[in-house]
Amino acid sequence: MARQVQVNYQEKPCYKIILNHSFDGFLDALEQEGIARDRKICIVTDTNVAKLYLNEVTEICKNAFPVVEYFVFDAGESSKNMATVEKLYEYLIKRHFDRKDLLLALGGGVVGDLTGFAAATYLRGIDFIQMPTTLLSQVDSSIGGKTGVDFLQYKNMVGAFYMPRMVYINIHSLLSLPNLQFASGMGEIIKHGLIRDASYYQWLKDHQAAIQAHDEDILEEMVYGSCLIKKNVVETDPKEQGIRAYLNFGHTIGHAIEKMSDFSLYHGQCVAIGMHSGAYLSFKRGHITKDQYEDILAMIQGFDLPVSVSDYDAGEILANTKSDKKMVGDKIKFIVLEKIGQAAIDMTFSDQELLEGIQVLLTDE
Ligand SMILES: NC(=O)c1ccc[n+]([C@@H]2O[C@H](COP(=O)([O-])OP(=O)(O)OC[C@H]3O[C@@H](n4cnc5c(N)ncnc54)[C@H](O)[C@@H]3O)[C@@H](O)[C@H]2O)c1
Ligand SMILES: O=C(O)C(=O)C[C@@H](O)[C@H](O)[C@H](O)COP(=O)(O)O
Ligand SMILES: [Zn+2]
Repeated sequence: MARQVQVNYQEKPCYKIILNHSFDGFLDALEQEGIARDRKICIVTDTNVAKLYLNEVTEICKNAFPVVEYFVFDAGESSKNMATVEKLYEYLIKRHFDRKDLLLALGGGVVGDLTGFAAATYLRGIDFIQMPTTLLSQVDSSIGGKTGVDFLQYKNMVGAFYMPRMVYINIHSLLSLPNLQFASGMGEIIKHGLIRDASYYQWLKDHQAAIQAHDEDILEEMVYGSCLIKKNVVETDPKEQGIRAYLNFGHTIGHAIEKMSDFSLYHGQCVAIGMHSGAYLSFKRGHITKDQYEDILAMIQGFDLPVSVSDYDAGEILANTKSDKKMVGDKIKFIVLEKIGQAAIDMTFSDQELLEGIQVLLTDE
């Protein structure tokens, strides 16, 4: 096995992130972690991932578990809702899954968030394992136990903090990702550098060509680096009472745009657009220089991510931002950069300032 990262929860060892280059080491990883196999397992995945990896993972599981079931739902953010969760509950009930059985989330952040939420709530909680297959899910969504679904078009409105038993990463699965999905993951990765680790941010810059050529060793190095940053943040503040909110850099406005695009823009793309506003407002507040602001824009664009939107109204973006769940009274909990590698929470932005931060995103095309 290539690398492992221990993640603590409330100061106690909780689960490991195991990095590998195939699905083959999964059974050894179960053994190593003492995860019982004398129980039913249900692989939860989406239609795209099912075509690519469901057979292989099912065959591996059949070598260990007495019963292997699978539940497949339509790929995409529009499935991340209670209707899909209800279908999964029904599927599990019909197959007599009980509290000692296990769910395996095989897929991207949508599969992981939804399966984790179902695991947290089915029979008041059953075990689940994250097997993330997108770049975004390997570095961000599978770690830290934020599970949930969208509700009435509000992002992640219903959910639970619920920890997986293990995160098993197959770096090789990144090679089948469409380019735009790879870029989407880079949005969260650039975020990790910006909010927490300037040297990691610099490393990304220095290795851009190898990352974009999908060199597997470099991808492993990058995923490992991002996992360490996310682990550090969620261990320090597991339930977002303080610094975990830094992980929301770019998300305050990003979530509004994601919703307004009717999910035609991917999560990481919207985070990239939101980070543009965040970087601009950090510059306007005098935290970072104009050169640094422009450097961040170039970095985002260099990894094939957007920094602007067309056909949107600034007032509407602000209204949607303010209807997100991260409001404290009438103030937005906005994340700024104090410098590259250090974020801060700022609740002093006026609507006028926020509108200025949104205006820089709008193009006429
Ligand atoms: N819980 C958290 O902490 C957290 C963090 C970040 C994002 N999120 C959530 O994660 C979601 C986004 O996750 P995502 O970007 O992984 O999206 P996703 O799960 O929709 O996956 C993106 C697309 O890639 C396909 N896919 C997955 N793996 C593939 C592979 N190896 N090869 C080819 N295609 C593959 C999927 O079928 C899907 O079409 C959003 O809902 C976001 O809100 C949650
Ligand atoms: O783990 C976290 O905490 C994050 O905020 C990570 C984000 O990248 C992620 O998009 C998360 O789902 C956002 O959560 P939300 O509670 O702000 O909706
Ligand atoms: Zn995110």
